Amino acid sequence: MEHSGVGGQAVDAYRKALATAASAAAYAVMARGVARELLPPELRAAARWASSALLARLGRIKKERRTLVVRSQQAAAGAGREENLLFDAARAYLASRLDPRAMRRLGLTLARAKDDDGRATWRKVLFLEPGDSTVDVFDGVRFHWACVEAPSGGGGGKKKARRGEPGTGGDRDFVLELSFDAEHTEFAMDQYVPFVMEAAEEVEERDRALKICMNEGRTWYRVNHHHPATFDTLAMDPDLKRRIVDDLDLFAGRRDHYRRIGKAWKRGYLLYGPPGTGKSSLVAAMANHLRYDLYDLDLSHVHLNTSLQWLLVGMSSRSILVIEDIDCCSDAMSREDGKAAARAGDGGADDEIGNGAASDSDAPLPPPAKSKSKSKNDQGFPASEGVTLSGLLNFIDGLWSTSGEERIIVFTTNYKERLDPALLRPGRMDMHIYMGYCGWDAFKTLARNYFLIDDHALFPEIQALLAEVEVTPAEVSEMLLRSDDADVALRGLKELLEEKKQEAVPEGKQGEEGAGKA
Ligand SMILES: Nc1ncnc2c1ncn2[C@@H]1O[C@H](COP(=O)(O)OP(=O)(O)OP(=O)(O)O)[C@@H](O)[C@H]1O
Repeated sequence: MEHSGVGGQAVDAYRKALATAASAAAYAVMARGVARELLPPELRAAARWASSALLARLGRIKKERRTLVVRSQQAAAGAGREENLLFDAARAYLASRLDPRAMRRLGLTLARAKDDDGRATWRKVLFLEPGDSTVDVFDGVRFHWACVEAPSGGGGGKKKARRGEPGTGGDRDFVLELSFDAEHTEFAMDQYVPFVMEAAEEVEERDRALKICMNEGRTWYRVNHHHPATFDTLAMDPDLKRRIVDDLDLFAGRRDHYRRIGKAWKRGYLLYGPPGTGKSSLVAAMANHLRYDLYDLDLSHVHLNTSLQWLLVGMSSRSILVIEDIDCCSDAMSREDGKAAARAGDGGADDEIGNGAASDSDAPLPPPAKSKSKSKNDQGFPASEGVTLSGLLNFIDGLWSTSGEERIIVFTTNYKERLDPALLRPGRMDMHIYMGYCGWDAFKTLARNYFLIDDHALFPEIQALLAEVEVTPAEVSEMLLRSDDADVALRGLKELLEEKKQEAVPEGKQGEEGAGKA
């Protein structure tokens, strides 16, 4: 029988629905039966877990929530207001996490900066605008961040707002709100908030320009540090390079270790070797590797002990203090005291850790006189305030042990054998690093740096010559710089090495086969 009209259509639809429901129920029963028969118990357990997780997620809406309100400022104990570090950290953290592809609306600021070389750089900063929010999942827990307009005077972002400063919400007053399920309150306070603080510090550290600081009087002048040297570009023995990198990494990660043993978190490196072998380049590579600022202390500009103290106190954490050409101090010291210059060290062994000669001599630091480009100065320290390099190390130990912050000190010299033995004895400088003449491995690094090549027809001849003559990496670099054409540059280098080989032949023996090996 056929149904017609509106009433008939309704009955048909009802029947169809009943049939569909019946078949769906039948399918469900059948599927459960099949699953029981065919699925192994492990898979069934996994399915149960997935369905309960889904139900928990659906039920989440009803869960109790907690919200932390993060204002830019807080009323301080006395009068006035105190900056809230979490507010800045959260903004920096969110800026690094916000994904413009996943959000309908986002604040964007382009900041223009000029570095000390006059180069313009652009910095892009994303931020949440008032009314916007985002979700951050940390260790499986969902944290909801929202930027919310706040009643004025509520310690919101307006107080911090500066023209063009990202994330301040312009002229409006706002706060950041962090919401999560009440059951995760402890996790949020003990794990997530510290994580945000640390992540923000890392972002800040990564983005900040490194500084090189030079002393004048009792102050440091800071400029941006753009030295291109890295451990990849440094031409030196690969094993020694790896040992230095490992040593630096171990040091940088040992805050608790140094605290536990009650020692200043500092490490000392003595770099020695002929001029042009890369001592300054190694210092720059260390700074770039650790992202530490460099403090280049020119002792010829330090006339008073107190100035030195001011300078040391004025250094920031995570920094490297460099004192170059310390042999010049030793020279002058010998003259002043009438002492024979201390003859310690072997002047040639590779990388001896804590292998210095022992002596108790702590003679006063002389009128500081720096060699080469550094200006000479004959005023020196007043007698009553005489400072020795090892005294300086002791002083640094005392000063830095109270700060609990990581610092590195590097001395460089061309003449290790002229140094005061007191400086070389174990425990003074942790690692003695010899930077030597250019060997085959060092040359290959330079060839790769300059021409992106690992092989060339002239390599065998150059390798043989390098084994015979003393040439510094600086001299090799100089030759490789002379042309953009690897053939031309390498030919020039080969000629230089041959000349050096000739020069090394003792007079009267020139022209003899095999003579003149350096
Ligand atoms: N080991 C090296 N690896 C890469 N480049 C080097 C190396 N040694 C020297 N150079 C090149 O030579 C230049 C001068 O080297 P650097 O100033 O680092 O030597 P140095 O040992 O500190 O010399 P000095 O004792 O005269 O201060 C560097 O800018 C770099 O281009």
